[in-house]
Amino acid sequence: MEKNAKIYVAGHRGMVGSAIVRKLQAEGFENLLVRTSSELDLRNQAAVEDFFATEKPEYVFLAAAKVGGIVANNTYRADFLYDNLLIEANIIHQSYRTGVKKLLFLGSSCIYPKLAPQPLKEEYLLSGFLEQTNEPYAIAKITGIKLCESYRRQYGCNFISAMPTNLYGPNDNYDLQNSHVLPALIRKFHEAKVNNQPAVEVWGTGSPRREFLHADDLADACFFLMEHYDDELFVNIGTGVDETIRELVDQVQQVVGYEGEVHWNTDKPDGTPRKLMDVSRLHALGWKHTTSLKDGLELTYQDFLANEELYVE
Ligand SMILES: NC(=O)C1=CN([C@@H]2O[C@H](COP(=O)(O)OP(=O)(O)OC[C@H]3O[C@@H](n4cnc5c(N)ncnc54)[C@H](OP(=O)(O)O)[C@@H]3O)[C@@H](O)[C@H]2O)C=CC1
Ligand SMILES: C[C@H]1O[C@H](OP(=O)(O)OP(=O)(O)OC[C@H]2O[C@@H](n3cnc4c(=O)[nH]c(N)nc43)[C@H](O)[C@@H]2O)[C@@H](O)[C@@H](O)C1=O
Repeated sequence: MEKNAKIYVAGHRGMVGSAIVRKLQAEGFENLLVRTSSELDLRNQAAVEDFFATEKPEYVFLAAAKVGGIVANNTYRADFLYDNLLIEANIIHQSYRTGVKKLLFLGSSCIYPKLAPQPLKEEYLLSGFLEQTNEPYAIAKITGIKLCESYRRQYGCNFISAMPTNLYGPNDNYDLQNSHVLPALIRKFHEAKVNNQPAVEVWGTGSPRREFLHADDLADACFFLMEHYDDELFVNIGTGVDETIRELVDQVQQVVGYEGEVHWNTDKPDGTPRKLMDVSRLHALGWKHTTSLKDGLELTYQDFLANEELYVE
């Protein structure tokens, strides 16, 4: 990307989009194009057509999406499918029509079959049944991959896709019902500590395994792929290391300094038993994460403390 290139970061107020903006600014890119969802609803085909025709971005990072944790995915199934299909289709189609030089689409590790062999290799896509709690979201994300692949094959567009593992970091969603596990645990343990609560409720059995990547590492990987990767096959982005939810609970409890009890609510879903990314392709390309989960948790708790008023309504 040329330093003065016009770069559209879709979803710039979100956790990933804001990390991508920080990364681009740190690299000296200043011609960034951003819109909030109230300024531009990406589900609106005519509005997206008008925006691309008027602004003519040269590069696009597609980090806008309807996103949430296991309960949000399972509850708002129609919204996760409808919103994500429209956002992807509108941006990818208008990027083709207006001659965008390169686009990066972000999927998710939930695109893989629920019981796929571990670690998850890119070629396992569409080799089995999906996890039920997030099937609509996963179908939308798989469609995004196929849109990039198809516009590349039919029209020669340089559209690439990356599949991040579970993410965390600044500007995460801390809503207790709709967030992902890591921000939920930070908030629950912090509030329990401050309010001297004797116990905290966490969900499921604690046995599922998850892999966690800091959003700044993800943004760095996205920038790396934009600069160095032009192939059709999507690329996994992760650390290649996972742990049980029970282990994560212990770690967050320690970082926050909460000494009460933990109660497991097994009426809540566990979701996929394991989704560890095979990151050998990404490593072979020359990129590796730098933030350990231990350091990332400390950083994220400090960020939560500094921005609690913003994060918690
Ligand atoms: N969080 C995670 O653990 C993971 C995330 N990903 C992927 O990374 C990407 C970004 O996720 P993340 O940053 O966590 O999500 P966030 O919820 O933090 O941010 C999503 C952003 O998308 C924008 N958006 C949502 N709907 C619309 C709409 N209809 N029109 C315009 N903008 C819209 C929002 O804009 P506004 O703020 O202006 O309303 C918001 O800032 C997504 O594609 C997600 O699937 C992949 C794997 C894991
Ligand atoms: C990124 C990824 O994120 C989602 O998949 P998920 O990884 O299953 O999501 P999660 O982070 O919400 O939960 C992980 C595990 O943690 C357990 N858990 C314990 N206690 C809490 C808790 O308090 N909140 C939450 N949310 N989970 C909890 C929970 O029961 C589960 O076993 C999908 O959106 C999917 O589409 C996707 O792409």
